[in-house]
This record gives sequence, C-alpha cells and structure tokens, in this order.
Amino acid sequence: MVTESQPDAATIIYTHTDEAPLLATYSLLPIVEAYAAKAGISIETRDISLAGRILAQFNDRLPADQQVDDALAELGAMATTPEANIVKLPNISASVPQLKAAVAELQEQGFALPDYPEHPQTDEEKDVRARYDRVKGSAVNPVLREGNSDRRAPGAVKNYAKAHPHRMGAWSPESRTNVATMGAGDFFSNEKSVVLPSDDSLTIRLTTPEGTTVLKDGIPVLAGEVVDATFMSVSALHTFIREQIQRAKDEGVLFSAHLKATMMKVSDPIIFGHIVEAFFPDVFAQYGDQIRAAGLSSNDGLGALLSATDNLPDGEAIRAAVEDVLDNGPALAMVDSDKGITNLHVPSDVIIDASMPAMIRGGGHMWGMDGGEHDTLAVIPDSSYAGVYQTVIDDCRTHGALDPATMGTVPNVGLMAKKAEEYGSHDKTFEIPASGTVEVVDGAGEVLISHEVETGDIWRACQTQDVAIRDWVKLAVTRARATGVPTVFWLDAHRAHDANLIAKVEQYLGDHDTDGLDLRIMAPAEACAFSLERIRQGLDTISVTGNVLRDYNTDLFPILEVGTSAKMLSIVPLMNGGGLFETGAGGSAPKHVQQLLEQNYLRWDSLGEFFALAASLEHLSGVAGNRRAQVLAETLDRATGSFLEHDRSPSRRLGGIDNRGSHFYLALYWAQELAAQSQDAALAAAFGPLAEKLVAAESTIVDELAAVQGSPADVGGYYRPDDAKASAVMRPSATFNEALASL
Ligand SMILES: NC(=O)C1=CN([C@@H]2O[C@H](COP(=O)(O)OP(=O)(O)OC[C@H]3O[C@@H](n4cnc5c(N)ncnc54)[C@H](OP(=O)(O)O)[C@@H]3O)[C@@H](O)[C@H]2O)C=CC1
Ligand SMILES: O=C(O)CCC(=O)C(=O)O
Ligand SMILES: [Mg+2]
Repeated sequence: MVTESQPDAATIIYTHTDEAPLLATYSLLPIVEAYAAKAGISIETRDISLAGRILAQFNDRLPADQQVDDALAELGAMATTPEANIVKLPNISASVPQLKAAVAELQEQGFALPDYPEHPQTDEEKDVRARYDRVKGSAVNPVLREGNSDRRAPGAVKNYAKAHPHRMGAWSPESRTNVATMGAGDFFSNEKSVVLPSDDSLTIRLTTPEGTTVLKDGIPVLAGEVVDATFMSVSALHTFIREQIQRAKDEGVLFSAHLKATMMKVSDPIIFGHIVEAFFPDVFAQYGDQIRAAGLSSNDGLGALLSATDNLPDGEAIRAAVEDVLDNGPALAMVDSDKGITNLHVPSDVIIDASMPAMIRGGGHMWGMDGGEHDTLAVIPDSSYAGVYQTVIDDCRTHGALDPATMGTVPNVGLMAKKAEEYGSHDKTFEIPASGTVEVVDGAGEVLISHEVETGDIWRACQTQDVAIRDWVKLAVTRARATGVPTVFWLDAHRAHDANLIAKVEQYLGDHDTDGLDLRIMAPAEACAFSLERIRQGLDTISVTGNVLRDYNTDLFPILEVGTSAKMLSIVPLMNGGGLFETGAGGSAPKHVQQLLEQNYLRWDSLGEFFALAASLEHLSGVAGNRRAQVLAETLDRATGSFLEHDRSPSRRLGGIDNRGSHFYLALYWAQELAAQSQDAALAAAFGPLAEKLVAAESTIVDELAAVQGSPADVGGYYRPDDAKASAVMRPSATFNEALASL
C-alpha cells in the first residue's frame, strides 16, 4: 500500500526508525510535538524501521489488521516535492543475520511471515527472496536522498570539543598498524567509465562459450550521465587475503577486515564471505558442502555458522576446527572479546566508516582475543579509498595522535543525489556465474564497456546523473563562499570515473562566481594529507567528495575531532526545494540498546536530532512564512548551546543523566529561551509558566529519572518494540510528563 499524502507546509515528518534512535524518539518526540504545536506546526511520524519495511512487503499475505503502509515509498515520492520537510534518524541497514533476526521476532509477535530463503528454488521462494532483498542493506537512505549532502560540525560542538577534548589513544612511532589493500585486480584497477551523449537505455550482458545472457536490461540513462563498470577478480582477492593472513601472523598484529556490507549490500557480503572462507580454509574445504546444503552461507559470517552447528551432522567437528584456527592462526580482531565475537562473526558488526576512525581514535588498536588492545592489519580489499586511511595512520605514527583541543575541522560536501556512484549499484552488481565477457551495450547495440571476467568475479556498474553533479558543484561553491575555507575536490585523475568527474567539475565551476575562492582538485590520499597538515595547524578544509568518501569522511573527521559523528549537522538540500534533515552521521548504535535492556540506561546522545530539528524548523519558516517556526528554531539553537555549555549530554555509565535526562534539560532550556524572547509575545506567555515549573521541579525530575536506572528494562521487542512499553520505559518521570501535558 502506498498512501500519497502531500504534507502541507506546516508539517514536519519525523521518522520512526530502529534501535537507539528509536528509543530516544519515545522520549524526545512528545517534547517536540508539544512545543511545535504552539507554533501551529504538526509533527507526523512515518515508520521506516526495518520491521515496518519488512511488513510493508507482505501486505498481500497479512490479515487487514496487520497490514502497514509503505511509508518509505511515500517518503521517497515526497522527497521529490518542494514541500518535503523530513527529519531522518538513522535506521538499520540490515545484513542477512539482522534481517533473519527481525523476521524471527515478527513471527513470534504473530505475523505469519515466510522465512528468508537463503537458496531460493521455487518461484514462490524467489518472490519471497526478492521482497526481502528490497528491504536488505541500505534500503532507506538512497531513496530519501534526493539531494546532495552537507555535513559539518556546528560551531558550538567544535568549541565544546576544544574546551572539553575527548580521550584519544596515544600513537607510538613504533606502531605496526597498517592498511592492506589490493591495488590490482580490484574495483579501482578495473574501472572503465563513459559519459552518455544522449538519453538512452542500456543493457548489461554476459557472453560465455555457452551463449549470451542478459544480466539486466532497460537501464535508463540521461544525457551527460557518467556510467562506470568494474569488477573484482575473485582469484586476485583470494591470493590477496591469503597473503594478508600470513602478513598479520608474521608481523604479530591482529587481522581485521573492514567493509561496508550494509550499504554495499550485494558486493561486500560476498567479499566478506571470501574472507571468512580464506581464514578457515580447512573448515570450508572439508565441510563446505554440508554447510551449504544446510542453507548456510559464509557471507553471513562465522556467527551464523557456529550457531547452526547443533543441527549439522559434523557440527561438533566444525566447531572444533574453527576453535583450532582461532587458537593457532593469526590473532583475529574482536568485536566483543568477553562474548567471543570476532571481526568475522557478523558482516554488519564492523562497518568501515565507523570502524576505521574508532581504531585510529584508539591509537591504532583493536581488541584481541585476550581482551587487550593490539596493533592491527586493517584489510580493505578495494584500493579506491583505502589510501585515505593509510595516510591518516602514517600521519599519526609520525606526529602522534591528533589533538581535539586544537585541531581544525574538515566538513564535507558529498555527491549522493539520485543514487550516485557505488551506493546506487546494487541492482547492477553480479556475482559472475561463468567465465566470459560482460558488456554494457547502448540502445543502438554499441558496446560501451567490456570486461573479461571469471566465475565468481564481482562485477558492478554505477550511475551518476549530470544534474546531481551540477548540484554538488554548486553546493561546494556555496559552502566555499560561506566559509572562505579552502575547498578540495577529492578526485583522482588516474581513476576512470574520477577523470570524467574532473572534466565536469572544471566545466561547472565556470557557471559560478569563484573569484577569491581557494578551490582545488587532489587525489584522495593527497587531499587527505593536505587536510591533515592543515588540521594540525588548527585550520579548516572542506572536502568535496563522491558518495563513498562522503560516508567515510563524515565519520572519520568527526570521530577524531569531536569524538563521535552523532554531533554533526547533516543536511540534504533536496534538489526540488524540500529539505531532508539527517541526524549526525552516526548509526543506530546497537550497543546502546543492549545497555538499556540490561541496565535501563540509554547513553544515546540526541544532539544530532536537536540540530536537525532546528534546521528543519528554520526551513519550514522560510517555506511556509511561519514566523513562529523561526522563533522556535532560534530558541532551540540557543537552548542547544546551553545544553552543551552545561554538559547535559548523556554520560556513558549508569548514575549520570542518560538520554531521557538530556531531553529534560533540552526542554528546560528551550522553554526558558522561548519565555525570554521578545519576538512573539504569545509564545513567551505560553512557555513562561512551563519554564518555571521545570526549574522548580528539576531535582524531582532528575531523581525520578535516576530512580529507574540499574535494572533490566522491557520494551516488548528489539526490532518492533511495543509502543506502550517503550514509551513507559522512556518517559518514567510523572512530574515531567505532567508539566509537558500542561503546556
Ligand atoms: N544514517 C543511517 O541511517 C546510518 C545507519 N547505520 C546503521 O547503524 C547500525 C550500526 O552501525 P555502526 O557502524 O555500528 O555505527 P554506529 O554509529 O551505530 O555505532 C558506532 C558507535 O558510535 C557511537 N555513537 C553513534 N551514535 C551515537 C549517539 N547518537 N550518541 C552516542 N554515541 C553514538 C557509539 O559508540 P560508544 O560505544 O562509544 O557509545 C556506537 O557504538 C547498522 O545497522 C548501520 O547500518 C550506520 C550509519 C548511518
Ligand atoms: O545507509 C546506510 O547504510 C548507512 C549510511 C551512512 O553510513 C551514512 O550516511 O553515513
Ligand atoms: Mg556513514
């Protein structure tokens, strides 16, 4: 079901997502709704959680009372309209193990969903699999991102970090931490790129000695669009992984793999599976057939395999063989050494954008099986962007850890509109079934790109629309002008796709007044070195990047500068005039949910939501001519400033204020700012009494919030919490709830 509702201009859509941000929403949203109502703004929610998205795929199989709207489709359509005003919280981009867990929970809650078919055979199984594949991985963000990305640290956040620098692990000049990357036979090396002269329709076909099969046809392209294709050679990958396993052993460092199995949902789980098999070669040589026959896939990780061993004929032997490698092979980096969860357990546990910066912030260490920190060999198979991390590592080894008290900032302008580049490649990525030639052919039958491939190679094509590139260049110039900061396009003239982009950047810069701006184009590793040299001098440098480096840089620099990307301002000016306001760059923090369930303590920091909301209110005031929205936006910004000054972010451990307490303080400061402003007397009159009440009840409310900490909490579901239970857990202060209700 798709409901086509057009929001009126006084509506903000707030997304209902997953895990920690969803839990935080149960506490924050009632505050936002109450305050916005006073300005005539209605806040509507749309459920784009993993559970909601799964259910929406199966409406034809579910009874009427269990059917849900396809809110993602609705918001995707809305994002192309000028009225769109969407606050988007992070959501789960599900790996297969997460998807299966969510399906199991929904089945338990009484939804008659089919199991996820790992090896679909019948037409029905293939249909079910296709539906789950639509939900899998990064299925939300590319749909909503009808614009390019502007992510930066707000001044207040940067100043707070300088005054209260977070802990950074020390870097030793003797550190043996490094990045290992292929450099040959990989996506970078095999890339070919063309610019389409006119609107067309492309076909991708594979020709083998047995004949020609169409892998995909009817791919619409527009004049000026950049189309790339490339592949990773599976034999080169295997050789590379075997060498790195040996290297890690020889150098006495941990072996770790860093991929983006969520966003690169087709290619990267396959690469992950190859790494798992290469790490446990004897296990798969001896028991591979049995493992596959049981419907298991190495792509789902070691965790899925181990948890299924009870049902395998040789389960015990498989477990023993795995243990043997873990005990005697090179040391594997751990996700959770207490629980024995390795880097190869779950494809979505180590996600490169967050995992590499966290390692660098920690002095180049990851956790070993002994629970101690160790140097590590970070294996990043494709070499397109791996050099960026090696550059940061080399810089820290030479100059020591970066200093958050003095360092400059690297904001990002990212190309992502219209499913640009690699992150839009899923429907054009193939694990090659038989050796032959893959060709991209235009409507006239002319071959545009051709690759010789072998069985198992991972081939993919990407598209980047010309309108998206133009808009991205414009956004870069706008940010350069607004800040006066040197602005660097991270593009490598030696890479086929980037060479085409450089030509377009040079052309489109001509459409703008760039007088006096410092605009440069540098290859990623070089641009990174340049930015680092400046950052150490306290100087700022804007990075203008493609979609993948957008993702990487907007965790890398924030995590080093301000400790977490959750505190970033992350806005997407939609190309048709609407606004998408994302919260920070951070994800949905599964570890935080664990802590809430065990200790009734949520350490999620909603600063990203506060910034997104203020930007959304400001946008709304401009579009709807709603003066009160502007007052709400300005007062919220000042309240967030007080929030930072008074250090009201959740602390990490039990006993301090957590997410709920931080929301109380935001409500208090915001009410005070609204009461004190003189632009709108009615708003001041409405919020004056509330501000007084909240001040008077501060210690009661803080006590009520603290009283619940320490024992387990029940929210009625992990992927689909029970609204009443979650709301009760997240709103435990009767005094605060009453004060809010009195507004
Ligand atoms: N925009 C989106 O929708 C995004 C979604 N994701 C999804 O999120 C999930 C987890 O991804 P992962 O790579 O682990 O990244 P996360 O950002 O969720 O987690 C990494 C760590 O960052 C810290 N963190 C993140 N956000 C906050 C916050 N608001 N307040 C305090 N600390 C925060 C936490 O560290 P600590 O332990 O120190 O508290 C957390 O454990 C995946 O399902 C992924 O697909 C990921 C990125 C973006
Ligand atoms: O869509 C996703 O899977 C994650 C998005 C992400 O990491 C980001 O936008 O920074
Ligand atoms: Mg990211």
